[in-house]
Amino acid sequence: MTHAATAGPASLDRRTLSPEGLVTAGPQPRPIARPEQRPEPRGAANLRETYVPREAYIEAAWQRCRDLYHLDPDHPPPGEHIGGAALKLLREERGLFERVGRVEMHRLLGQINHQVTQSAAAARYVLMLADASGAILDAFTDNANTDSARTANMAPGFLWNERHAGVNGPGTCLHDRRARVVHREDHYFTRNSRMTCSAAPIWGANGTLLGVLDASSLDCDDSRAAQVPTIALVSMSARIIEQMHFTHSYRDCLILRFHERPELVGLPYDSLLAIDEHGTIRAVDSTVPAQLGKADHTALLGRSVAELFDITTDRLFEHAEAEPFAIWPIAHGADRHGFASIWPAKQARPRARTSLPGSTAHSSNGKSSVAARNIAKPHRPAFPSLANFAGTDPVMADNVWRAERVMNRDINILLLGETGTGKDSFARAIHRASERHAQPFIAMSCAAIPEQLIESELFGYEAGAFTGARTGGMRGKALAAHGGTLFLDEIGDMPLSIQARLLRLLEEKEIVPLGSSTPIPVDIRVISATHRDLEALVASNDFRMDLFYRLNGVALTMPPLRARTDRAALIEQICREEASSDITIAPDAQRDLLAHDWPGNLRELRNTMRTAIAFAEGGIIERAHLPRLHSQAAPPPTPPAAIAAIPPDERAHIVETLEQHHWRIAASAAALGISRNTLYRKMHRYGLMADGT
Ligand SMILES: Nc1ncnc2c1ncn2[C@@H]1O[C@H](COP(=O)(O)OP(=O)(O)OP(=O)(O)O)[C@@H](O)[C@H]1O
Repeated sequence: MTHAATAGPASLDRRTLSPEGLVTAGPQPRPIARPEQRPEPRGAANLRETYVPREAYIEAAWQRCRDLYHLDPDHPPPGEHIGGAALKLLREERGLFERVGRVEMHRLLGQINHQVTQSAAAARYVLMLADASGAILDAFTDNANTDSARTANMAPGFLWNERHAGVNGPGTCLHDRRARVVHREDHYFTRNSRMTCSAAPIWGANGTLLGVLDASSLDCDDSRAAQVPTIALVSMSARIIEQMHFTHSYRDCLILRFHERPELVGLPYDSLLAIDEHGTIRAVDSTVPAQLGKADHTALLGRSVAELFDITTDRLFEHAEAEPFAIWPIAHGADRHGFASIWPAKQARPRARTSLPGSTAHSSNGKSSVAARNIAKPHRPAFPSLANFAGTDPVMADNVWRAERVMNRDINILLLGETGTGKDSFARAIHRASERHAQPFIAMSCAAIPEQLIESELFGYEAGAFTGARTGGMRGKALAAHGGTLFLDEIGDMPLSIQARLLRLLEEKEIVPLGSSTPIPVDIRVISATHRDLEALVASNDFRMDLFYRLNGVALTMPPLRARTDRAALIEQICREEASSDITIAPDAQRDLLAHDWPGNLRELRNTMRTAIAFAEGGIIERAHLPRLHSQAAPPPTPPAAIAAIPPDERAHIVETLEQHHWRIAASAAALGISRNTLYRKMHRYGLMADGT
């Protein structure tokens, strides 16, 4: 691995940026020269090699549309739709691709919208995921833009290849197999000449082109150069989809990840190989051939990993068993040094829930779970599986997979997600599944406790430490969690004044109770959770960056209920849990349940089902038993990382509810339809805490 052969976050060397077009390496042969043959500074060769003048690829695309497809710029044919049945089939076939793509698209739309609101000429973007033929599998935009997107044929089933849609982002990107910006008049059809598209190809394992990810604005006044941040975001998301698709597809193999720089192993910049139980390479991702100086994947498949790297197969398996995820040096050939880590094969799971349909691993590599069991057989304790908790949603399955791999290591877990997405429940499930399950799980909500008390609650105090302290002192939560897990909920509300002490606890594994000078060693795992945007809090100096990095050993984002693909199964499960006898959901009620936005997520779903079951007669939940779902338009989703705007009369409403329930927090929160933590937060905000904080 030579220097220029690898990528870093700043330069994204594999995807060289220019307003004229961003070029991804893909599986095209880009042999790596040895240093002595390549004297140019890092990046120079890449730039020369990949710089394509705008006119060249747009001109070439125009020529194809004119001479090959005989299209007339002013008389576009009607949009070509593949038909509902064909779309259904296509989505089933491309199941995994579409599901991982959808997850990433939700994230990307948020990012792009955020970026756009900062720009002078705010434009609405539509995100499209298409397969390799240009058929749209998914299209997302904000509600206000849905109709215009639909009118422009930016909807599932429409074909956006050049043959049907002329020169355009997804079509030209698929033809060129490179990331492309197609800006305004670059488009072939006159009707698209105010549109701008930024599209990046998505590569599957072993040189397969899975499809394309595109962000388009229908009405763009910005310059072509202004599209650079958008194409960078799209390309990064395309790479994230590639990696998710690869690790899901080869879940039964070991995944070897490598990069020249240790800090980039495990991030979207590294390269991935899938290795079976014999140490044979079964699959490589699009970046690997270039990294290893090969023309393409065929020179690598079926070879032993020991032939390519300075590591024996036995040693590799030792790494997988003894220190998965650890990063260690590795060399390929005499002068290519880098770093690698092994992600173990996923366990064969007892239920179909985590075997994602559409995964190519089981059908294409012909190996699957036998190999996985052999690889993954080492000493795992028979603790309850987290998978029981996860459901079949791919993001949740991925969260479980990651959590399982770090829960017994000295790595802190940070759970992110909107209110009610199950962060608290997931933290408890991780503890129950971990080696610490017989030790205490101690939870503390940083939002629920007045600032002055957090310190003593967490660290405890000596007898007589301050006025009002209990005689005999108090053991803090950190010490109470000794040997087990400390769950810090609403960590974003942790006062700055206490963050340094918490950092010390995490770094030195000891606490000094208030009023004492003697440190006490503690052995705890910390899981923290927040619905807030911690990075934004760091940026505004409300949260210490060093603490953020300490807590964020691995961050798992709990998907909102509206984005979960297993909503129907969750509805059934919660219904079963809440009902004392058999219960059925009528089809129109089921439709309402599936269509609802669920701003309160799982909590709201559980409350809704509980109420509906109470109303349901004859064991059938009818539409009329779900009045809140269809009598009012679904409220807009809560922004994931911020507290939603608070209506001006909310304080009065909260006070009134608290009064009605004699200031009992649980009852008031239930009446308001929010969590206790959320209620505490709001009480803080409105100055309603008992001590006036
Ligand atoms: N996997 C699950 N299946 C079914 N119900 C769940 C699941 N996870 C959580 N819930 C339910 O959802 C509700 C909210 O869960 P939880 O308190 O864990 O969410 P949270 O994200 O911590 O919320 P907050 O941020 O408001 O504190 C709980 O009543 C719990 O029963």
